[in-house]
Amino acid sequence: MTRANEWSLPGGGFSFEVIHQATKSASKVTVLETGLITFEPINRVTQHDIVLSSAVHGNETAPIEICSDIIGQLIRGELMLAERVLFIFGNPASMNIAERFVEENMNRLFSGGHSQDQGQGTGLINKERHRALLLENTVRDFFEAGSELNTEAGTERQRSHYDLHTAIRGSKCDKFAVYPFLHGAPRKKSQLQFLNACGVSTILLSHAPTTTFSYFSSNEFGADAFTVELGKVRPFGENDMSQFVQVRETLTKLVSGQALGLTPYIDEDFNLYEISQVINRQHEAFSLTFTDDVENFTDFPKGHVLAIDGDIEVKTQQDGEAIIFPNANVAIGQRALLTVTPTTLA
Ligand SMILES: O=C(O)CCC(=O)N[C@@H](CCC(=O)O)C(=O)O
Ligand SMILES: [Zn+2]
Repeated sequence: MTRANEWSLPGGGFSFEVIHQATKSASKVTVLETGLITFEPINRVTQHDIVLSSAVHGNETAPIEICSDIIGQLIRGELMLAERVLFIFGNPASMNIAERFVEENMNRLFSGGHSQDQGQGTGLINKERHRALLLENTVRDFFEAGSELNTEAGTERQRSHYDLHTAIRGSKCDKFAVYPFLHGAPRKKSQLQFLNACGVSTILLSHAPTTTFSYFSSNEFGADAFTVELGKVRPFGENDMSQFVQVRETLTKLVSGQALGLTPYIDEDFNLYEISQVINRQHEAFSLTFTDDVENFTDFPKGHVLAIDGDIEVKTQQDGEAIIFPNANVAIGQRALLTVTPTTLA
């Protein structure tokens, strides 16, 4: 690692330069806060502002390992930096206790959710609410600073945000992405090709605004943003990282400007689903009708009872509706499961 011109920032962060070993090109690394790190090429034109976030849920460790690996290569000067990148480790306090969150699920607190009482009881500001606001401001600053920069003539600056997660239970398709609601704008096949190169070919199309981090970046900054689910929650040391080689290599190529080698878009390469029902828990007495080993993407016939919420039976509304993210242990008012049905791109 090469460190030069180290200097402190008024907010308590610090910056330093790293030199890429092979090309001798310099980049500025800025640690804005715990878990918030930007990498910016010095004296080179960039065209893409990339946000890579992990640990919005602190016990989802495989994405943390993938991002740490890329950061390590950049800091040691082994990997060329071609674009501006903001790495976010979302919830360090929950990483430290190896839990999904400390007080409240942070991925329900974006787009202003941090400032509303969403049925969490007191409505007081807790760790996750502070952090969600900080993450919003950090992403805003990062994208806005990018738009001040020159790009190559004739090219439009791009914004991306891949918010990396792992699912709580096993999945029939163990890597999949949620494509946030675009308010009628067309879904981008080029983004699906990129996800496919990451080994993610199952995509859920959302049809409504949410308070997730990926919807925030998509809706507020026009970023190509996705929640990307990579396997199942496991403690550090228990991830089979060979399952994530494609995503690690593709993200590495993205930040270093290497050819991505995307294959042409063909429908057959993808399993596309649309989100059919968003089922929020309404009562203290809430239970799912299936066990924890029933995997995401398991489908049921029309009229099958999925959950009992108070005295309400929550049922599938059509044949082949499949369950995603079922979790009976959520706060009242929050999402207890999604259902999806197969679809195609319009
Ligand atoms: O497996 C689960 O139950 C949850 C995994 C997870 O954290 N998923 C995200 C999805 C966000 C989205 O819908 O875009 C979440 O629940 O926050
Ligand atoms: Zn998660």
